[in-house]
Amino acid sequence: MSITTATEAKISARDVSKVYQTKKNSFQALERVSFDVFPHEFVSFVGTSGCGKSTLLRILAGLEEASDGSIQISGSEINGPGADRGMVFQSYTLFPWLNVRENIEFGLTLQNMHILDKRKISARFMEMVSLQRFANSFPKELSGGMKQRVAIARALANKPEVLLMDEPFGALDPMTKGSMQEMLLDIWKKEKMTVVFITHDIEEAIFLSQRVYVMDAHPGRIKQEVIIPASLKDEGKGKDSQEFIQLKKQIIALIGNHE
Ligand SMILES: Nc1ncnc2c1ncn2[C@@H]1O[C@H](COP(=O)(O)OP(=O)(O)OP(=O)(O)O)[C@@H](O)[C@H]1O
Repeated sequence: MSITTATEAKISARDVSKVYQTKKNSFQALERVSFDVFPHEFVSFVGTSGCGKSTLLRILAGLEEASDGSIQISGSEINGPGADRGMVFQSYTLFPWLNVRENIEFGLTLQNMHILDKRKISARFMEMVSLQRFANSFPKELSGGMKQRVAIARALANKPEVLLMDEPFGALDPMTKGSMQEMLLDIWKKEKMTVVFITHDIEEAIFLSQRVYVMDAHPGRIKQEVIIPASLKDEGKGKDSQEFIQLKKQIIALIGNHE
């Protein structure tokens, strides 16, 4: 590992392995996974079910410990969850007893932030995810897409340097999913956070990311890094462009036609 790379990268993973111990067996979920994510990058991990994507993200979040290897964020070894990382999961994890504004302000309330400052931040993020009119609504009154918009706003309100997203749009219908992807890209361009995104939707990974890591299963490891050319994001070039379709085919072939 070059020292220069480790200090420049926002996230630097080296030879990360994870073995789950069950009563009778041990199961190797990740084997010597190494990668870097640079500041303000949008990087996705794709692969078949069970290749260890969620395990990797949970390790990055500090919710799970690696069995071996090292993961540094901004040059410091991960030691549990931290305010430098925000998370958005597939399942809606809003607090049902709090309204939209209170959900978004949750982390700020824990920091004892002054109410006027909290209101300013929540107003900004509610606007960013177009939920101003729903400030006083409760999660049960919202659609799936709206709940995920609250979850994204809540994660961003804490100003994390790294946003970790585990299939955040996996449960949404295709139309909602498409508009959420556009919204996330707009936010990413404005906020410039580093994003690590897990999905098994290859189209989604290509559309959103600058780089895609294709994973292999049993044990989970990185098979190949695919760089998404910036030209693919040019105005007017969508998911139907030849370039996009070619890349999609390339990634499907790498995964091994399991998708
Ligand atoms: N707590 C655990 N104990 C034992 N095995 C586990 C545990 N968590 C995950 N695994 C196993 O580790 C492997 C990787 O799981 P993981 O959830 O990370 O995969 P994934 O790529 O995110 O899958 P999916 O796309 O289906 O969510 C799977 O085979 C799973 O059964």
